[in-house]
Order: sequence, then C-alpha cells, then structure tokens
Amino acid sequence: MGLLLKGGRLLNLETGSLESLDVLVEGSTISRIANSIEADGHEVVGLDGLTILPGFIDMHVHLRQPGFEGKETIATGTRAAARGGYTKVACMPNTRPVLDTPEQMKYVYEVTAREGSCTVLPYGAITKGELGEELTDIAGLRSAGAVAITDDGVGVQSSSLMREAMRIAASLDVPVVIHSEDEDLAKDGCMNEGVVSQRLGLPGIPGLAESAMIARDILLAQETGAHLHVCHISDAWSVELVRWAKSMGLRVTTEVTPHHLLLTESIIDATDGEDANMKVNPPLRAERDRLACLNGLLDGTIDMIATDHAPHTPEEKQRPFRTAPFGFVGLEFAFSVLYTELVEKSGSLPLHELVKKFATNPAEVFNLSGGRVVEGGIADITVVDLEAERVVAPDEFYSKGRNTPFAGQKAKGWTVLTVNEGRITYQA
Ligand SMILES: NC(=O)N[C@@H](CC(=O)O)C(=O)O
Ligand SMILES: [Zn+2]
Repeated sequence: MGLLLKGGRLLNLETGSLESLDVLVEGSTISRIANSIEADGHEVVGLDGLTILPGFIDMHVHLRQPGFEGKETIATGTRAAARGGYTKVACMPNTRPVLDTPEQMKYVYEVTAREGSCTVLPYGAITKGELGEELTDIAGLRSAGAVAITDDGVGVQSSSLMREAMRIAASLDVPVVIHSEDEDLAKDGCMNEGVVSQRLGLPGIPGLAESAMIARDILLAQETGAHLHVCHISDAWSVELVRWAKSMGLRVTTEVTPHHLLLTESIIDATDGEDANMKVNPPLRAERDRLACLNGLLDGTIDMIATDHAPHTPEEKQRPFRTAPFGFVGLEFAFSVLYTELVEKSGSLPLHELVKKFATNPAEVFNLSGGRVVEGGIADITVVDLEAERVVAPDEFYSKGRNTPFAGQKAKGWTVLTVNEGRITYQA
C-alpha cells in the first residue's frame, strides 16, 4: 500500500513549468511519477490546484534542546518545520550543554527518532563549549553523524585555532560553517551601525565585523582546502567577498535569511528601537546591503535560503532593545513570505529558482538526500497552495517562539502537505 498524490502540478526544476503528474510513494521512496496512476488500493491524497515541490531543507535552525526547552524543543521545532514544508533541518549546537561531543550527536538523533516530525541533522561545535579555546573531536563528531561543524552564535576569534580546525575538517571532508563576527569590532552592539543606530543612540554592529571575518576565513579555506559555508550573510561587502571566492574556484558557499532579503534597519527606526522583536544577529542592515543580498541570491553567489529560526520566550523579547536576546523565528512562513515578495509581487525570481534555494541547493552543497522529486528518490515532498492568502499569525505557530517582525504580514504559498521519507508529517 502506497501513498498516491493525485491531480497536483509537479514543478519542473529545469524548465520551471508546472506539469500535471501523479506521484506514488511506496515505503520511503518515490516509486512512480506518471500522467495518471490508478488508485489501486493506495491511500489517495487529492491535490487539485496544488503544487508539488521537493521537501525544504533548512541548514540553520536553533532547536534549543538540550537546555533551553522553554524556548523550543526538538518536538516543537520539528513540528513547526513540517508545518513550514521542511523535511530536513540542521540544528545549531549553541545549546546547554553545547553539542560538542559524539554523545551529544547521539542524543539529538535519539530524541528526533522518538519525537521528531522531520529529519534533524545536528551540527557539532568547532570548539569545546563554543568557548573558542580548544578544538572538539571533529573526527568523532563526524562519525557520530555531525552534518558539519560550527560555533554558531559566536565567531571563532582565534585565527590559528580556525586554521587548525579547517585543516582537520578538510582532511575529513567536513564543511566548516561560520558565524562570522569579529567581537572586537561588534563590541556590545545591538543593531546595525549607521544612521539609525546614531539617531536612536543605540550601540552599533558594523557590517565590517562580518565581512572582515569572512575575508579571513576565505583565505584560510584557500590555504587548507576546506569547504567553507558562510552563515546568514547580511552585508554588501560580505556578498562581494563570497562572489570573488567563487570566481577563484574556492569551495565557498553561503546562505541568506528571509529577513535579510526583505527587511532593513528602517523598521527599527520606525518603531524608535522599542521592539526587540526586530533584534537579530547579524542585524537588519541598510537598503544597499539588502539589495546586495538579493542580487547575490539572483546571480548564484548565495546558494540557499536558511531561516536562522531562533526562538526566544515572549518575556525575553519584552526586555529593552539593548538587553533582549537576538533572534527571529522563521520556519513556518519563510517560503510564503519569499514566494509572495520575490516571485508573486516583484517577479525578481522564478518559482523554480526559489525552490532550488529552499531544497535542491542545500541538498547538493551538503551532500544530502532529497532536493528533487524524482523516481527512485527519497520521498521528501512538500505540497503548497500558491493561491490562498493568509497572514503570518504567531498565535497559530507550532513553534514555542513568537518572535518575528513578519507578524501580521499577508502572504500566499502556504504548505498544505509535507511528506518526510514517505510519512505524512503535516497536513493542513
Ligand atoms: N541569529 C540570532 O540572532 N540568534 C541566534 C544565534 C545565531 O544564529 O547567531 C540564537 O541562537 O538565538
Ligand atoms: Zn549565527
């Protein structure tokens, strides 16, 4: 007995056309794709007017377990992911304790097997406790299933330690994923350094705190041969550096968030710096940075979209802008807001190019299954309704986090069905 997705339109990732095709899932595999497949005792899901896409993959998610279960858990975060059309998420190691040992990798896999609603790929930390002092057992982390290594949440300040990490990572073919932030330049900033931070009298984080660190790490990647992946790129010069690295043939990839593509520091200006739901790291920047990110996405410099889903409690986000924690949630509406703004409204990106950034490219860059709906492939599938319009409604989130500046925004392109390895994980 299979699962038959009948009457939908399958997106052709090469041509961008929507083709009326039925998709049969048997076990965890897509067994057949054809014009019309007989029901034949299969469980049938009718998909008239709906669009079939590969399951989304988010390489930057904070699931907060262990240690910060008040913000999110593997159970709630993966339910939110499934609701947003994700079939795989990679979870960040800035938990308590930090995910810095093979045992911690095992822990994430075990909890996910019991309680997860999508595949979870844990990152292992680069340094013990993300303290930037001593390297972790990178080979041990890899054997225990770490998808890559990162100290996300903080930058690795020591250049010699990063050089050693990249040497080891290169020899093991483990990607090095960087939160690029020079702490000396970022100091105690809470928003982008510029005219708005000046007007509000808030301490700023210059774009240079990001780009200078990216420049260092590109050079280290060049020397060591490591695969460098730059997290949540946000600054115009950062995009330029990654573009240059790619033109030199280096193994450098990057991701951008929905908020850095669609928002700027102007929303903090408009609310006089009084709403910490607009506080994130890297900070929302100037319009020229936003446009540089958008252009980088369009010309292939930026490989993929990642949400940087970073849930915090409402109490934490009610604190003053200076002291509230950084971070936005994103899993449950990332595709919808980007589809609406970039595909529907401005037409700057065709649907199939957006879908590649959500599924195909992360799969290829990190060598994962999925990313395409093909016969014989893994049955990771997302079905969306491109017509229905709804608002981003934090009250309805499956995530424990409510912290998003997109609250109340109208969008189309909502997930109606998510299938992970042949199992329905979300159905509207
Ligand atoms: N992005 C954020 O603003 N916050 C993240 C850390 C991170 O991804 O750098 C978090 O863990 O809360
Ligand atoms: Zn980060």
